[in-house]
Amino acid sequence: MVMTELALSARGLRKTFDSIPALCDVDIDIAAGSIHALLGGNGSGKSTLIKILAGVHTADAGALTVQGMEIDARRVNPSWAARVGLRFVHQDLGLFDELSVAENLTAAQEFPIRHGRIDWRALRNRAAKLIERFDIGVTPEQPLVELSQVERTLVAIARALQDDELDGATKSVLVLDEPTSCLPNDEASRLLGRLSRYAAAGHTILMVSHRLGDVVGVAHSATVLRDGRKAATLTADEITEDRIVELIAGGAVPQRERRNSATMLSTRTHAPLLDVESLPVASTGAVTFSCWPGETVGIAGMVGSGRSRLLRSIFGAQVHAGSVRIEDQYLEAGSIGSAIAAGVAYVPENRAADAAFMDQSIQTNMSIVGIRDYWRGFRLRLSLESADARRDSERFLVASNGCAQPLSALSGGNQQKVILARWLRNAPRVALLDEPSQGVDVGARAEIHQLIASAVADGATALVVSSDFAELAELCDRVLVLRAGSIVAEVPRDELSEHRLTSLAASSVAVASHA
Ligand SMILES: Nc1ncnc2c1ncn2[C@@H]1O[C@H](COP(=O)(O)OP(=O)(O)OP(=O)(O)O)[C@@H](O)[C@H]1O
Repeated sequence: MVMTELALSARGLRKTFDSIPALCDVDIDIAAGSIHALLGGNGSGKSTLIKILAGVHTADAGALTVQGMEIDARRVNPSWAARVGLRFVHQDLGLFDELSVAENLTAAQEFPIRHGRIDWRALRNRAAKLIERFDIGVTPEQPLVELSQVERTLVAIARALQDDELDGATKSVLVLDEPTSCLPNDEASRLLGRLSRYAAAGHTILMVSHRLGDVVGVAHSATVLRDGRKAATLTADEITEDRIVELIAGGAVPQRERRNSATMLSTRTHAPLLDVESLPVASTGAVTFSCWPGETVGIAGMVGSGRSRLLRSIFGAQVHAGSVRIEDQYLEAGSIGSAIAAGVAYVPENRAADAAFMDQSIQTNMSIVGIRDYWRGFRLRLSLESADARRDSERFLVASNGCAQPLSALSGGNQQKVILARWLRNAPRVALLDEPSQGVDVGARAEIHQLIASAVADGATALVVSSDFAELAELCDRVLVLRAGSIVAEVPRDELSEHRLTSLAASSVAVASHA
């Protein structure tokens, strides 16, 4: 029998928070030079496991061996993790937009000094070597803002692995938290191709992902967690989407019935619900379009196309020229109050930073926008507020130990669901949704799609930004393609496909202007 060398092996990892188990006796083995996927529904324990490896959370029990170095899991700390070659790249990448690629690569290190000054030539040479080794396809001088999302991720990976790569002796165990979550599928494939090459060169990769399609065909093995326990370990041939969904969700995920074009066109017998005119969303260009009640309109664009700024501007979170009208009422530019009063709801992309009150309870986070509804005279009707929070926790599949729990005690995906519930529970007229299913598990994604569909069936308009173009093709009645601040195409439902949206959003060739 061939013995595979293990880069990482954990036994009996256990962690409880306030006597509630988050990880129960989890074992995991990862072969050196392989890609291992860590999968599971929201709240299943993935981040807890990774934070134990990083020494951010202290385990209650367990043993860990990384590259032959053994330790009691309760004693792992960040410097031990760094010493044994554990390297972490988080979802927010931690890069500096205003600095060059070379400066970003050096940010965590000491800058080379010559004659008392920064040795820029040495800095550039080192960066050029890393760019070549990691095949990033940029120049050391390029400012980070010019890079695509994949290139940024590769810079973050190269920064994390640079010492091991350049000294050639050590190989790392790279831990990636949802590396493809903001990427359109073709860019995700490009990144995954690179990861396979890094693994073939000897690095070991542990990757958390909710995008199951990304894992299939790339991961050599996978661990699926459910409710803090290991549900299964899968090897290459066993890693199929159906099998993973079965393990995570305990069965098939319901598909939304697609409406046909005839139904969608009938919505246009009404006046438009949302009219956007000459709204600037990037340094060049401006957008003009209308949305009708009862339709879901997608916005497909690459990072930097203006897709998120478009939603922020409509909501009044960004001052703008141009006009936004809901039926016959013009919204005040830069006034969130005016948008909320007109029935606009906004779920931002960066929900943890822009929308979550981490120290407040689930209940407060849900009711904060409509808190006036719970006052009768001078009394806050707490029992009604908590009954509604319980109902919506169930509807939105929030896994928690009661609605009084602070948001900070929930897993990332469950925090997302609370913010979505805050806005979708109040029957908005216009729902602006930036990456609505980012970070949520496969079951919740289907549920969120259903909730959007039912708000739209009640006469709302949903405007959805997603970097997952397959999601747009599945969810939307039509999609506006945004490039460099201008709408360059409008794709009707019958012509929607991930491939078509990708080629339109990425193309540098002029395409017909939308009507
Ligand atoms: N700081 C904390 N305090 C209390 N409970 C916590 C804390 N962090 C996590 N938990 C709980 O531990 C469990 C596992 O959470 P974890 O964040 O590991 O899940 P996850 O699999 O990473 O989920 P997601 O896919 O949503 O990111 C959840 O029940 C969560 O509520």
